[in-house]
Amino acid sequence: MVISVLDSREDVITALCNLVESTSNASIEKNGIFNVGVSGGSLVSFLVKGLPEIKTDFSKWKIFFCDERLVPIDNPDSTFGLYKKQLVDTEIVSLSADQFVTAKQDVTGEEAAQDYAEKLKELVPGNPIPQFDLLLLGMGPDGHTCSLFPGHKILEETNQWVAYINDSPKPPPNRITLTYPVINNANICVFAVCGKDKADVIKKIHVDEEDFPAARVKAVGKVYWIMDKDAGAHLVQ
Ligand SMILES: O=C(O)[C@H](O)[C@@H](O)[C@H](O)[C@H](O)COP(=O)(O)O
Repeated sequence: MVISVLDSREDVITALCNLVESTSNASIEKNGIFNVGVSGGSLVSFLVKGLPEIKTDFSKWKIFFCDERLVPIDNPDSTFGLYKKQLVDTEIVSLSADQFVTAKQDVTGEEAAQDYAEKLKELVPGNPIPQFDLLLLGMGPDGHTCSLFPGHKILEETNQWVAYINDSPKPPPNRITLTYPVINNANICVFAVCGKDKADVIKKIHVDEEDFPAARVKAVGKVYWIMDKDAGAHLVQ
């Protein structure tokens, strides 16, 4: 695990996108493609701000969602909708909407989870569990990541690659999410965390070693925690 506590949100964005650049170029050189999972929340704004600065062949990117809210794409709660509006439609980087892999719309939550799992099986090489080159994660003040919330039964899921929940404590309630079998099979996982509201749970995870959904994230390669000094307040002397 690599923990970086940086001065500012801008420094977090720079460090995050430098890591995205190096990982994407290594994956493209090795496999001719970069399979990356992205999260919602503030990570969207970090990537919208930082991706235009990186040197990579975006045409070789295949972008998946670590979790997605089950709302129409034009709903402001849609993570894909946010990426499409702020990154694709603005053409600030050369990404097309069809490089994003999303779940079927207008189906039940279980069907959306099943559909997305089938797309992972088809598109992401695995052993047999799909192995992402990189997963980009956020963390809530309660220590959740993706749509894996404290105390939820899907934290114990060991078979399904994608789970449906209808009781997310963070609205909206209906979501699908990658589960730990897939998350922890990724080559690299990166958390990007900013803000004072994350400082207490960061301490509980990294100092007190308490169990939280974000703390359960492993990777075949490395897990990086990139945070600003507000979030890392209890880590720096
Ligand atoms: O779609 C979502 O809600 C996210 O995937 C979620 O897991 C997010 O990453 C955390 O809630 C942190 O969000 P913030 O960085 O905005 O606090």
